[in-house]
Amino acid sequence: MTTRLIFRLPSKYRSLSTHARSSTSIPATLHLKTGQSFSGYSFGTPRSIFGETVFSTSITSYTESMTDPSYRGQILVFTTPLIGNYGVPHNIAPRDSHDVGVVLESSGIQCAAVVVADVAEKFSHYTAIESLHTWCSRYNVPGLTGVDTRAITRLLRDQGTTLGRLAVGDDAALPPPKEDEYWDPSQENLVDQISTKEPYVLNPAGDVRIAVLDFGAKANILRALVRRGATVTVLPWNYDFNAIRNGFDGLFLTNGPGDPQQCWSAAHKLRVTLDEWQKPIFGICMGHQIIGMAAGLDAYRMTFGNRGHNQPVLALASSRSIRAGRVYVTSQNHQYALRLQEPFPEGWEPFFINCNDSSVEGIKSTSDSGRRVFGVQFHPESAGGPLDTMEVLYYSFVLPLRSHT
Ligand SMILES: NC(=O)CC[C@H](N)C(=O)O
Repeated sequence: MTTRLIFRLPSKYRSLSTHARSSTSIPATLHLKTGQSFSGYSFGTPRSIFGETVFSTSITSYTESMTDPSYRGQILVFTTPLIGNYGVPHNIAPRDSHDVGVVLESSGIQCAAVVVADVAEKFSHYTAIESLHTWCSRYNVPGLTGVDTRAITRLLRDQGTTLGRLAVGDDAALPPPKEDEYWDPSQENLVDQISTKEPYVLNPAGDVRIAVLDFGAKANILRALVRRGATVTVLPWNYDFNAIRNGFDGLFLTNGPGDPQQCWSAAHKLRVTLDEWQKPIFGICMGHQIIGMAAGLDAYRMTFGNRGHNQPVLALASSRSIRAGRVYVTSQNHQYALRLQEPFPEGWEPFFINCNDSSVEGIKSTSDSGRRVFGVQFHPESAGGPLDTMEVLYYSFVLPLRSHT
């Protein structure tokens, strides 16, 4: 029988919390499938949900993380203790030629819930229009505050990403769910839920034509391509790109939520593209995993994944803006990775490796393969996160498109 541990912040700390002054002092408890519970207070919508409990070490950019479609189905624990202090901006982008519609990473909150040590009721920023609490309420997203996020993080780091239940209000007093009642988002094709249903075009007047397979694209990926002058055609994740590929100068595969195995059919189609089409291809995160699977690499589930804006990666190969032997600090949000194997499939080489856990952070086609294909596990488009690898998108993808036309 599992012993259920209940963690509660000592009341002297709770009274220091800005949330203690909040009008919402509804009880809430995070139950983990592994038998631990963390009790605090609800903010946002007081509603109970299931999800996969993950932690992010980002110090800032909670608005970008929460609107990143790759967090779909996840209960996001922030290790930074004070979250919400700069509020939430208005999310409709000004209308201009580079408009992808939104300021943040998608039109609304994507994660299932957030857990913060101390939610800031008072916020201050020149772009802020509302508090984290109000924003979560508008999107029907529950939050938990007044808990020791260091303890939750240490647990998740040791036992790995764990299924959870955020029980709010009267539910918080109920016994935790039975093991088989926990919902496991990795069993669902989350990409299919979030990907565009119909193709659409951004910046039709661009000088190069990029097809984007949308696995749950962060808006900043589309912005980064449009701002570099490309016409971007966004396609559903499982679109038959091979049937229309002659109309494009390059193919881009985006980030996306869940287990990449759920999208094996996209990897299968990409294998045909790789065999028959020599134009530049680039993938980020889920897109990188799909490219790796098409190249013959195995994608596996990591213990706790990498989520944060401070992940160091070592370049193993040089490519234009990237120098082999240099370390770049990157933005990341993933649970799965490509397995480093010896030898690498013919025509492919590792591009980057993670300095903390040696996981594969990038792959590229070899210079003698006749292809120009790159995949990176991190987010070079960096919203949020450091700009160290921003130019890899331009120099390794958009610029070669121009020399091909
Ligand atoms: N950000 C992403 O694209 C994440 C990819 C994949 N869902 C993973 O967790 O590994």
